[in-house]
Amino acid sequence: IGDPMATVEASGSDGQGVETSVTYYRLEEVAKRNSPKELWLVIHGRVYDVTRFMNEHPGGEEVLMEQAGRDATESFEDVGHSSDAREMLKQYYIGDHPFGLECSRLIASSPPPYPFSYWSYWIFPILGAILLGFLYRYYTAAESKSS
Ligand code: HEM
Repeated sequence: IGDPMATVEASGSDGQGVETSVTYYRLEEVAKRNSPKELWLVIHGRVYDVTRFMNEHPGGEEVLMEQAGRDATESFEDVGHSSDAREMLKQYYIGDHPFGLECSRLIASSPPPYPFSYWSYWIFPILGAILLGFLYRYYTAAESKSS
């Protein structure tokens, strides 16, 4: 009681615990599995070991070899795979890519950063220049009056 580890264990048994057993693979680790002996792909931030599946793939093993050890999300989606194909993915799932899914979610949910930085980039130098122009006119006018 009061031990923080107990809280972690308790939350692990409420159904969300499944998430804690996910294995994360870096893209470099996936990249090593790019041969017919061992063929891994990343699709939507998830890592798949498709070695067994290679010669069963209806689209041919060549296309899988082309994407071997890489993020194949784009090519997988370009083909317009059926929901059956998406179901099949589950059998080959071995883990997640830490920056795959989460990163694309983050990028999708954050507002585009450039409009603000674009304006702040220009507005202060421009305001500064206008202010300097007025100051210059004010002082030169004051000087010519006094002389
Ligand atoms: C583990 C990942 C994959 C699975 C489970 C899978 C599964 C399938 C299945 C079941 C089909 C038959 C058509 C359908 O049901 O949609 C198919 C076709 C096809 N797949 Fe995949 N696929 C995978 C990855 C890829 C990748 C990475 C490519 C990359 C280009 C690809 C290219 C194709 C092509 C070109 C076809 C033929 C489409 C057609 O004949 O109309 N697949 N795949």
